[in-house]
Amino acid sequence: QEFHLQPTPQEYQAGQDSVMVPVQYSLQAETAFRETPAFHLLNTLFPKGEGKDGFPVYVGVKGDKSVKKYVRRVPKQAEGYYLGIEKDRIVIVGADERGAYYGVQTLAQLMTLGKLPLAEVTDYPDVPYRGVVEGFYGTPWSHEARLRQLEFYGRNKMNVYLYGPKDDPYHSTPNWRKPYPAKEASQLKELVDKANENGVIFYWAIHPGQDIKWNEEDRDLLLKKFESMYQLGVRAFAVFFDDISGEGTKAEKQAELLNYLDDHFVKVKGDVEPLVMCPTEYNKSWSDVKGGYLTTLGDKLNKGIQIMWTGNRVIACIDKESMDFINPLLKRKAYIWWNFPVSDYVRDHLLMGPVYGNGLDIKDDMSAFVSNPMERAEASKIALYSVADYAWNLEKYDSNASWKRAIRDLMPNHAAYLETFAAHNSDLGENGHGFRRDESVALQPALKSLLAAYEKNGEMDEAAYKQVAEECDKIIVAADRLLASKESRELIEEIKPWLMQFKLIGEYGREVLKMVRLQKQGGQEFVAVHDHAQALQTLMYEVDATYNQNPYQPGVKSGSKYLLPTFNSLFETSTQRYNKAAGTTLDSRAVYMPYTLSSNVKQLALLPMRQKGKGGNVSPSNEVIIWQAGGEVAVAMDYVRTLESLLVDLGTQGAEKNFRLEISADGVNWKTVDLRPVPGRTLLSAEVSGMKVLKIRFTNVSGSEQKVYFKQFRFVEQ
Ligand SMILES: CCCC(=O)N[C@H]1/C(=N/OC(=O)Nc2ccccc2)O[C@H](CO)[C@@H](O)[C@@H]1O
Repeated sequence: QEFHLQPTPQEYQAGQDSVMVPVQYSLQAETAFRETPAFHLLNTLFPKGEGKDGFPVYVGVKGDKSVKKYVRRVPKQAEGYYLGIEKDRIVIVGADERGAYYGVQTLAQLMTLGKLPLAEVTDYPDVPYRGVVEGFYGTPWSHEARLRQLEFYGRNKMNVYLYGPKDDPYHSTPNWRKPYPAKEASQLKELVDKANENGVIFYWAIHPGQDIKWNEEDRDLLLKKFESMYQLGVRAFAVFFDDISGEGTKAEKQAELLNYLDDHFVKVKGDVEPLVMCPTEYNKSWSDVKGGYLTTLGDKLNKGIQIMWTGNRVIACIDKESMDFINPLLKRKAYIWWNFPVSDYVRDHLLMGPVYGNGLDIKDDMSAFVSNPMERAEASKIALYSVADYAWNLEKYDSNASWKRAIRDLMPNHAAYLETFAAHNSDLGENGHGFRRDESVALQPALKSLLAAYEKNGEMDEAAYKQVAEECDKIIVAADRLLASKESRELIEEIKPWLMQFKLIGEYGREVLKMVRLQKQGGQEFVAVHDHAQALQTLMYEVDATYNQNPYQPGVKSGSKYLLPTFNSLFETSTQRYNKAAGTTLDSRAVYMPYTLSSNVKQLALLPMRQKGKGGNVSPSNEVIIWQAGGEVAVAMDYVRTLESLLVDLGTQGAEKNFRLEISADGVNWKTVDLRPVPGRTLLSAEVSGMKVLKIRFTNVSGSEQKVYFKQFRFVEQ
């Protein structure tokens, strides 16, 4: 595929000619240049390093004598550079030091071509600050993952990394006042050094708002913490006031604190970047303009202080209208915190799709565009690559082309397989923020027409059938090749459960397509294929119930927007039609459900049984249940399982006197389990940990009708 510089440069002119890639270079630069990250990178590019007979490389920044001749070619924008490759020399001139570093990064990419095109690159970033805020809930990135991220940012010309993991106790309440322990401190120092080597500004963020007192003591403690971070080499600071309540949310107080830090720390030090702050009202849907929070910040915060903004909602794409709303209120260009590909609110999904939906006409409206990524660092790189591409050159940004390049950059030797995987693992599923992404884009038309033709009038859209069948084969191969890959093991380990699920979906799809074919022919073989498809449903359920069992959105979802739902519909319809024709009673439930509810209490009999994580719950009812004497509700397992816990809530005190809970490991012998009321609540907890269970039974043994609520009936397996 044709060569493309990353991020897409503002101007790139290359002739037909080229020169051999020099094996040695001779440096023409001011001596001070040798202390810069640009030099250290340059020095790694030539196999034989530096030598007086090497290929001349003129490099420096505007004002350096060594590059005086080229100064007119250098863009005026900060971090801009001119890179010229001529027959007998290479010239790199930065508008500033980071610009020179970026010129060397571009040279590094050109040198991978095998020969150097005679070219001129005149380049600069559209958005001043571009990068990543590690600001998600969940497991913070590991030290090694962060080191790899910083190298990635350097290569992609991202100049900002904000350290702000919500679950780091020294970043947030309760220990924001305390200095880091020795180990963490030395790791942070290593990160700062790594960031500097890669031209990345390392911001250390503090999240004090939940318990900060607006007094001198806390203000000085915060200053002291900043000082201790400064001693570790941190030269850029942020204060986050998001997701808090109470005293800490006051705009005047927040502004006063930030201005104090600006005047007594940033301005005093002289070598610290402008402060960044995250407001409590950080998106339009949560803001109350008349309340004056935002205008207070806009009016009172020292001009140089940056103010973060996520757009119209917590999770939202950024467009011109969003910027026209916020900038006048803040009286400065908002510092965009883009909540993608963060997935801490949809933890069972991976967001591997293209970065799209942000305006291409807002390059002059933002002071920054930083991405809040997934807790899976390597998997986030697909989106981060394109965020870098977008923020550097908005007008030339092409989301799909960038997505393909991002995948090739991440796994050069398995790009086709990773692209197959990423294409079907991009949507978030239903979520509280209502933010959705496209998925299975290339296959959608075939999935839709195959389903429509078959469901409506039992027709077979042969072309669609063929395309879907081929995709199933590609899915199975892609999953195997990625699972077995020697390349990018850190990435594979992060996404392994999803790769396992993805393969099962490919196999399931293959069997379901056979079922559709056989149902139309009416062959007996339908039964065997149906049973194989059901076995795969069971395996998919097991993966979903075994891996990634976090307390929020447990499990492993893949192809959840179109691929799996289509296969499930085809499974159900073909089975129902086969049963009708053959008079059989094959189970046509597609979504594997290991638990079956039954009850002789009318209002409970039809309540849906949900599998959630490694357990099940009966969907609550919010009406009053008339529970006849002796009435019971039962749950049957598909096979003997081991219980961890069981909770029942009938919304009435003393229910444990009128109802009896029993467990059976064989469906014949029953054992009563005592129900313990949770103090102060109507919730009843059963001591079932470690008990083998095939069936659960819950009966009204009071001898009379009971009126109760059915608020919760949930059990968790070990
Ligand atoms: C300037 C953005 C601040 C932000 O996005 N904060 C968190 C954030 N906050 O969003 C919320 O919806 N927070 C919230 C909602 C209800 C009650 C309390 C907090 O969303 C992200 C995605 O889940 C998290 O990763 C962030 O840490």
